[in-house]
Amino acid sequence: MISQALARRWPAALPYWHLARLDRPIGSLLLLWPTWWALWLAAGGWPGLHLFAVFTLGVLLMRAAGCAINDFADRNIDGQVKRTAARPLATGQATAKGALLLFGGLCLLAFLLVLTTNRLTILLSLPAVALAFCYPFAKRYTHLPQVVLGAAFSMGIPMAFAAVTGEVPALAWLLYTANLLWTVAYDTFYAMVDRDDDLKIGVKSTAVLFGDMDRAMTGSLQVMALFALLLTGQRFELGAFYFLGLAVAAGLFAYQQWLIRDRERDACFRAFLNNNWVGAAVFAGIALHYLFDAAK
Ligand SMILES: CC(C)=CCC/C(C)=C/CC/C(C)=C/CC/C(C)=C/CC/C(C)=C/CC/C(C)=C/CC/C(C)=C/CC/C(C)=C/COP(=O)(O)OP(=O)(O)O
Ligand SMILES: O=C(O)c1ccc(O)cc1
Repeated sequence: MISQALARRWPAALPYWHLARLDRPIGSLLLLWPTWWALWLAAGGWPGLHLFAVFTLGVLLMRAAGCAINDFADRNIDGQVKRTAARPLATGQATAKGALLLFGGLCLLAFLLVLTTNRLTILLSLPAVALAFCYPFAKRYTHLPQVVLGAAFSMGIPMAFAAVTGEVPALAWLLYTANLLWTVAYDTFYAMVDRDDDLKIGVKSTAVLFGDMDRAMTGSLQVMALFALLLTGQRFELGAFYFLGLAVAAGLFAYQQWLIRDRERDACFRAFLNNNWVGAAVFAGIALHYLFDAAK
């Protein structure tokens, strides 16, 4: 809908809208859920309108920035892969300079948001922006770009604790670890879709590294993520709603393993997308706990 309005009123902006992948919200959702988990855990419930708005907008801006720099880094290879051949930088509808300006502009806006919080949160935004910048280049040098993505996608967690409480407790790093493990699992599903193309063009990923151990490895990562989330719940003294949320997440993980059983492209992509519900289930568990259980 917004794409159509842009196409009519401001056609020159449309390639940049697509470059920021604002038409595909899945990445924003996958970044949003753990950031909200952390905001609620740090605040013991609703974190207040100011921090809620800063972190929600920050997620949208930073995911868009991450997409712009990702496509900038891949501008000479996206054209060789069917799935990405129509991307605005691969077709020439957007320029490399435009992509860099978009990345810089979005980061600047995100930085203005973070300036309304406190010193520690502002300091943590530095490694966050560095990770967002490095991630797309990592796939040239290491088979573990998914770990870099996991580290970037988990930065909302220490930042949320810092913004709410002024410090980052050890438990925030436990949640960070849980989220990193989960991210590596679902981004491996995402990379399994492209594995054959990536092998041809020399792009590295955990899907390539794990090879036919992919199902065992993603399954183990999911079990470890669940275990870290269990520990987190225990340490935060969360109640039945939270553990019910984790049970739903475990069921969804089992369903994802079933989906990828034949390593079929579409099914791997569906398994990746299904993780939105994992994030939502854990968030529902946390939010319901503070709404009902903790109030008792
Ligand atoms: C001009 C300039 C740069 C100045 C700014 C300097 C500066 C310090 C800026 C700080 C900006 C920041 C981080 C502000 C924080 C704002 C707030 C409050 C944010 C909320 C907290 C939060 C969620 C923080 C984390 C932000 C981060 C690090 C997000 C990561 C984004 C990211 C890496 C996205 C990548 C997504 C993509 C494209 C994945 C797909 O990749 P790939 O598998 O290769 O895909 P494909 O094959 O499809 O190409
Ligand atoms: O932002 C995205 O589109 C995205 C995020 C995480 C992934 O694992 C893959 C893609």
